[in-house]
Amino acid sequence: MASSYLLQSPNFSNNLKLSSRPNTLKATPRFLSIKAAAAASSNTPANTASKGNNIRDEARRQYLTNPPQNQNFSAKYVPFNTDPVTNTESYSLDEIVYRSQSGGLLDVQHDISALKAFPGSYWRALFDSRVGKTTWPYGSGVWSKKEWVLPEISSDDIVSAFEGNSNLFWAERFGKQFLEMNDLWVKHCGISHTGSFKDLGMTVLVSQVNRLRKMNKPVFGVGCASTGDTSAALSAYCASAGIPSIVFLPADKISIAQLVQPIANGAFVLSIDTDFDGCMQLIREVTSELPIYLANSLNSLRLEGQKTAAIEILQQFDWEVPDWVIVPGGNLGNIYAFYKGFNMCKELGLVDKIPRLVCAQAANANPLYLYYKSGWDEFKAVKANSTFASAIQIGDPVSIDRAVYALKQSNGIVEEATEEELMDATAQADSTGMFICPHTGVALTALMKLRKSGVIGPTDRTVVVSTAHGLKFTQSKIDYHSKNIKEMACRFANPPVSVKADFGSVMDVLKKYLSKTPK
Ligand SMILES: Cc1ncc(COP(=O)(O)O)c(C=O)c1O
Ligand SMILES: N[C@@H](CCOP(=O)(O)O)C(=O)O
Repeated sequence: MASSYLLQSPNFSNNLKLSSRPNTLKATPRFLSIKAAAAASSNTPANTASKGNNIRDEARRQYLTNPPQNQNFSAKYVPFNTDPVTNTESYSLDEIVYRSQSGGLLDVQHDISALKAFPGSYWRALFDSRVGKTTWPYGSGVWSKKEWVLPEISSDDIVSAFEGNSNLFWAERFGKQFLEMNDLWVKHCGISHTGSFKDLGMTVLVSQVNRLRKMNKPVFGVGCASTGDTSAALSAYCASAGIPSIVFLPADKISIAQLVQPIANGAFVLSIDTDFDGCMQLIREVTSELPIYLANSLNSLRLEGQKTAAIEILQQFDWEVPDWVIVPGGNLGNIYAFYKGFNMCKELGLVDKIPRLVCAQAANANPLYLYYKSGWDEFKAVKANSTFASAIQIGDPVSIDRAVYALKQSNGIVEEATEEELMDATAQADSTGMFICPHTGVALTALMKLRKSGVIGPTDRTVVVSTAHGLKFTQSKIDYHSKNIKEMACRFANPPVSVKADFGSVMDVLKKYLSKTPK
């Protein structure tokens, strides 16, 4: 899939405008500005500038002159989903470790009892107080939850583009027109620094690498295998910190817009004649031999950043819990990250329940769906076939165990989308003013199926997670709208009309258009 289109400018908009929406909705999403006791918020750009400093210097001085009280928060790696009584294995986050002794996944475990010393109302007010500011590092949607992410890192070591705080879009017209729903939302995680949700995890991982390098740990650079978005985020955050990045890409399987991102950001790019699963295998072998730190979501640090999107959704709904959250799944770290974010909010008293999660896969790359349909009987990796949702063309997801756990704990569901279904859903969403990526089309297809079967009701508050910007995937849209896809009807195509350059021809075309188009 080739395209000459480039990514649009970063957009860190929040949803303040939506606060004037009709009150037929269950709650009005908004970001509050309550002053929280522990919020350090005096270094606004105006007074920072007047002191002749930058925001990082100011944060450092604030910390030294007014260190936070009673904040003995900490986190460590533990084996994923094992009994802490019988298995006491754990590692400092300053160690370079991706797997447990038994070869299983790791998880970042926070000292929940220290966090519980503060009531849910404290955390809600603290997080709300930090939204929309430029206070370093809390202006980031990820680092505004620093105590729950990497509590021990110095703000000085953080590498951030003030990611997060992404728009929660009320999909009013799409919901009404295609689904008879009035409370449908799209969380635009792709409207971000490098155009995907990967920024949320990468700021955390690269910040920790920055700290490790300052501690003289053996980290020459950071590497990943990628279907295009992880590599874009990794290379941007590394470039911003002056850290070498190395990316393994499956040759000819990612969009041009995604390919150009690490190239432009100065990464060492290897285009490898295999698929993503092949690249993943190679980067795992390479990072166990060379001083290259692994940046894929096998590394549980990433998920600490990605989980903040779940917290942000609750915050945007003024801490009301939606009924459903639908996430497209590939390597399957993100569905667990959403579960973890929601569950922490419940455990720490910010909310009293969690939403039901739906993971949506492309039918051409659907190992989780097949596993779910077998009644979680036996997991079998698949050979992933080509899909327009190219960033989830993954047959052997590293986080399969995390995904199953998240779905079981949230009474979750797995759905799949054929190529035609996902492209139609993408075009339908775009026709209502969005400009989504095909992976979001996969998630919307899952929603359509669950609405049709009545599992999701017309008034259920539902959030579809949009994972990347549509501008990264323009070639698929061009193919669709020019009806240039084999064996696809492209029912919602809207091709341009070629007209001769004379008044009569233009008038004829317009009259025909006006007579056919409903007002
Ligand atoms: C745009 C996009 N959507 C969805 C996903 C799936 O996320 P995960 O691999 O965490 O399941 C990815 C990456 O895999 C992606 O790049
Ligand atoms: N879609 C991903 C695939 C790798 O996922 P990760 O979360 O494990 O890094 C990409 O963009 O590379």
